[in-house]
Amino acid sequence: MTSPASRIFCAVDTTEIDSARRTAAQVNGAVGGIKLGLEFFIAQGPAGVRAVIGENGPPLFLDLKLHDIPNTVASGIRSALPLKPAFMTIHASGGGAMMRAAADAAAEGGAERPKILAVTVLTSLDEDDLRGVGQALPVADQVTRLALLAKESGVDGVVCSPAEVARLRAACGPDFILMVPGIRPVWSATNDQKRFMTPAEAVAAGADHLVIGRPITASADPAAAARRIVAEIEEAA
Ligand SMILES: O=c1ccn([C@@H]2O[C@H](COP(=O)(O)O)[C@@H](O)[C@H]2O)c(=O)[nH]1
Repeated sequence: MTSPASRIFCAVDTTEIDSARRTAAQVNGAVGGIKLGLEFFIAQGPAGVRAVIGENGPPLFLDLKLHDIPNTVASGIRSALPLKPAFMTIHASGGGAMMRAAADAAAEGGAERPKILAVTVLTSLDEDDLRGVGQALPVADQVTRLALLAKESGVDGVVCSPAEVARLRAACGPDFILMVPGIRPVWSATNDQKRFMTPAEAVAAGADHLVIGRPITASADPAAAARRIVAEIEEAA
């Protein structure tokens, strides 16, 4: 069975190399990998990613959420292959052809290819937000629709909120990867997340990986916060 700590990617959301390196060092061993996203990549680029992860560093989740025409997204994935990320993201709403192009480009990485995950509906959005952008379906239906399209298009899994995990596990099967942000221990602020659950609830529902940022990184002791989360998952199991 996968250990709770190894399921967690710590979202290191900063523009600064020193800060990212410090956080990555603090949580080393307490989580399974490091997620670097847009703000870090725009500020520091591939060299910054290398400076944080190093040669034999922790698994890297490069969360760039690509969303463009198929050719451009495929080129973006291809450009990131030398960084050997374990996971990369695209937006499922970019459509089937775009997702297929991303999966094909990732396959060029061979045995060390990144797994491609399609973001369904951002965890910061709720029903009202979807209506605001012209999406009439309930959130869970829209997430399921995008996840099924992602699976059909050959990507490895999706990013979804904990609230949709059980439903997607049933709809997409045991091997489809469910990467789950919107994780909030009861002792943590909810911030801008609207569809969230506790770490233990997300794991119980069937999440493969948890993405956890501020509950760990905003803590005075990030390693202790990560260990507390792991203990809560273990106690609930
Ligand atoms: O739907 C999504 C997709 C990605 N994220 C990312 O996860 C982390 C969450 O950080 P917290 O501090 O735990 O809120 C962040 O990097 C987001 O870009 C997401 O939250 N929701």
